[in-house]
Amino acid sequence: MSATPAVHVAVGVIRDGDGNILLTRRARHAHQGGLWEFPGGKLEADESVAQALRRELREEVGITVKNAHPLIKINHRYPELRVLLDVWQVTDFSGTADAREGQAMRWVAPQRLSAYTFPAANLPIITAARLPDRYAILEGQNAEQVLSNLERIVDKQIQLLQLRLKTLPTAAVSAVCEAVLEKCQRRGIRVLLNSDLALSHRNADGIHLSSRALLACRSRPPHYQWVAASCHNLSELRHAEQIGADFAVLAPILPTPTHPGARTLGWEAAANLITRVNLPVFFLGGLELADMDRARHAGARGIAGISAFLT
Ligand SMILES: Nc1nc2c([nH]c(=O)n2[C@H]2C[C@H](O)[C@@H](COP(=O)(O)OP(=O)(O)OP(=O)(O)O)O2)c(=O)[nH]1
Ligand SMILES: [Mg+2]
Repeated sequence: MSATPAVHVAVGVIRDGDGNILLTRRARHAHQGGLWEFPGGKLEADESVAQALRRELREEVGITVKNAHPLIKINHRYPELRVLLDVWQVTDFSGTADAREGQAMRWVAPQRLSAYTFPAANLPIITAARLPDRYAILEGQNAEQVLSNLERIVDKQIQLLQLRLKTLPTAAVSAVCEAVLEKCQRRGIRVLLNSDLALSHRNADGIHLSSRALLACRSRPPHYQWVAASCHNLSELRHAEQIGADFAVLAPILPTPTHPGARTLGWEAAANLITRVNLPVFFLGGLELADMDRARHAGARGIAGISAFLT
């Protein structure tokens, strides 16, 4: 089989101070012409992704990157071409964005991205751009503890939360769930209910599938705005991708006191697994907020945690 190497492309998800994202429209005659895109372009010989990103964003939209970090990598095969999209999030830049190549250009709110038509490879990029870099898992031994943990999470500006409640007595689950959902709704925090809770999705923003529930799904569970899944290996990650889950949590990365002696993936194996799927993935297990940069450079969208956001 001929293995033409993929075209390596540096792509920028550029955010302004209000969190809006810069889109440009590809020239009509270009590959994927006429579709909206995140600005960027092909790496030149001996260029790093960060260097190519800096050059392309100057050439195409006239900005100078001051701060950027990896967001997601996409391996996509178009009928005529294979691409590796190395997508970085640009969180700070100087200059004013200006369509240097005469292309259409717009700043768009993340929740409005789905109104634009992008190349087929872009769907997971859009999902990644709509996700924060922290995914908190809410647990507790009793109702008071769950609610006080929620207070601490709210203080940390968390915007995405999984209600797991594995350690809560079953009789308390329904009332705690109502209280958490009510509070999160008021704060604009998105809540995904763990599938083991077997609660209706009323008022929740989505479902978080346990790995067992994931493997039992042949297709994406309907009616949920967000579908996430717990994964521990490549076949679970691939299954999550195949059913069209929005994102996955990969665990355990490092040892944790809650699972002594459990087999861990380690940074390197976790980073390798992520390269095999086009899916935003959060790392879970033994990580702290201080590990964020390392997790992003290993390809993760961010960090998930139970205790990581409580201290
Ligand atoms: N920049 C960008 N390219 C994308 C996106 N999605 C997607 O599939 N692609 C594909 C289309 C192209 O095959 C390739 C990017 O090439 P490009 O046309 O931007 O490259 P370039 O800026 O270096 O342009 P040129 O010098 O070849 O004219 O990646 C996206 O969101 N942004
Ligand atoms: Mg380009």
